[in-house]
Amino acid sequence: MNKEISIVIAGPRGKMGSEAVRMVTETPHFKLVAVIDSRNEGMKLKDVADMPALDIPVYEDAPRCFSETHPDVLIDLTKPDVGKVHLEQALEHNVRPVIGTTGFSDADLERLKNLATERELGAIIAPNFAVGAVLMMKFAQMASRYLPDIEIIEKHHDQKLDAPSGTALKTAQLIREVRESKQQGHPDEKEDLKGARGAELDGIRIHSIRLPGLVAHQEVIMGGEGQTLTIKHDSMNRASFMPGVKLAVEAVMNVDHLVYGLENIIE
Ligand SMILES: NC(=O)C1=CN([C@@H]2O[C@H](COP(=O)(O)OP(=O)(O)OC[C@H]3O[C@@H](n4cnc5c(N)ncnc54)[C@H](OP(=O)(O)O)[C@@H]3O)[C@@H](O)[C@H]2O)C=CC1
Ligand SMILES: O=C(O)C1=N[C@H](C(=O)O)C[C@H](O)C1
Repeated sequence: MNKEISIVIAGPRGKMGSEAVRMVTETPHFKLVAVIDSRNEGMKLKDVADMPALDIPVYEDAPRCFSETHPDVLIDLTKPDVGKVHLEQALEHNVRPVIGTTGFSDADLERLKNLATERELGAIIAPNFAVGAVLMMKFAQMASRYLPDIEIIEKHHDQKLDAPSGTALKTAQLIREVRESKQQGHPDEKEDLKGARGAELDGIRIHSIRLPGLVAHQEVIMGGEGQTLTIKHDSMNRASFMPGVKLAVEAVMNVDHLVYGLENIIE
């Protein structure tokens, strides 16, 4: 039998957070003990509009939530500036963070990694919880050895705060691990309109599209002599992320450092 894991969710009214509330309450060995919201302090989840009828306390203050409810795990699905603070506060309170929130810089990741190591506590930051997206990233990394000219197009709904997406950044970082840095395109190319060639990480161009109607989509296009290879993933809804969130909650109980990327726990 699985050991019970007590969980706090930050961002319960959000598109991802509300899906996570559903997943946690439907998983027999998960127990939702509280939520952290940007409003509704002191209320019960059941009294918040559009939330399930649960007698779960709502906190606005993360440290107080952790001190009073002693969860095993925090699932954070908020926004970049909030997610990194919650991660630190969770570690300070001996709570293992599972962070889906994106928009972390390399410097943030380094600092948070050191913090988890110092405290010998498990933490997971996963830019994308969809198993198909993780495979897309790994396949792109494999293919980049053979077709090293690469551009990434990521497409998201128009409410997204960060650009490029965490997934696009992670994809480029995985490729950087195995591919020599290279200048792509014509050495003399120039942008007549600023941004026309997208953002750039280690020579890889990243283009971000934001439109209503989209959820989360990415194409990694690789070009070689007389051929292109496109590796593409689409999330049609937020339920697509939940098996990965569940996996991360279980995995974080068994690690004592920060893991960046779901590929490190599903291989
Ligand atoms: N790793 C993955 O697989 C995925 C990651 N994401 C990431 O998850 C994050 C959330 O995405 P999404 O659900 O679409 O965004 P939403 O805007 O729908 O939800 C974010 C929620 O966080 C709340 N929030 C803001 N500040 C705080 C705070 N201080 N404490 C608690 N809650 C707060 C917001 O409340 P209010 O509206 O009142 O500000 C809102 O309800 C983003 O960073 C996104 O990139 C998204 C999908 C998949
Ligand atoms: O904001 C989103 O929606 C998503 N964010 C993550 C990212 O930045 O990669 C994961 C997924 O793409 C959905």
